[in-house]
Amino acid sequence: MPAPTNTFKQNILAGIRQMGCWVGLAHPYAAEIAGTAGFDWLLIDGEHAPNDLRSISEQIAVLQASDSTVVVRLPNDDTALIKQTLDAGAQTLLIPMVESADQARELVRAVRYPPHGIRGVGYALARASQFAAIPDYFATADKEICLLVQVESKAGLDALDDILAVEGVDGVFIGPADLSVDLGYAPSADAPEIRAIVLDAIDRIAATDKAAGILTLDPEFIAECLAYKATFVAVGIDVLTLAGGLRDLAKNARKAADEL
Ligand SMILES: O=C(O)C(=O)C[C@H](O)[C@@H](O)CO
Repeated sequence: MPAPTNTFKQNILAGIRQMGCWVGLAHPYAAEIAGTAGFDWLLIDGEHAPNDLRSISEQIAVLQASDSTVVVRLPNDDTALIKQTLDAGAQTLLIPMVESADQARELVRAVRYPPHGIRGVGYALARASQFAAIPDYFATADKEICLLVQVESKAGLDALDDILAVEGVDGVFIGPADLSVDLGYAPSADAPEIRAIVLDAIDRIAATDKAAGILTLDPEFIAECLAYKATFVAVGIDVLTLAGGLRDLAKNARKAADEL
């Protein structure tokens, strides 16, 4: 019995568009709700949401019942945290602020077992092997791991072609807010100059054997990124959907109360 098949990895590499959502409420109950929405993938954000390994693990557990693929973004490229998160059952990782081919190569080694990498062998204790219920986990795990790296700085953009040449990187996600700021623009990533740079990067990624990804809430830019062959596109953020919806509700309630 092999490691679970990573259909998300298969789909993005086959050019089959996967539509996703950011999950930043950092609680399994909220993740469970997101898991019923019908997204192809859900990003558990360990970088900007108040998550730690335990809360990420709890969200992975509840999302096993969902048809959405779990993608976990870690706060950085720490190999120990990569090991722990893979053991917790994540098969797709998004690593922020990747700025060189050397860094990308180290990440490939971190998600692979020896002799092709340095991932520590402890799956017998872990959800990844269904607590040793998958006897062939060690031999089959590497193939089902999907490594996505974030290019979100000028340095990363300058190194994009070198990063794309790294075997074992499956996809490159363009971080629009951080990239905008690093290029001297507002973090909204709405500037036409930034959008042109992002679309050019997506074009360059899609011209290789790797997948291009992005997060944008703007329906027009979503369509543009898909037209440029981005294949993993996040179109929402749970925190903003909740906060915005509650603000509108409160405003309408106040309006109704004041009109009487
Ligand atoms: O730079 C970006 O944009 C991203 O990496 C996405 C943000 O971190 C996400 O939290 C939305 O702001």
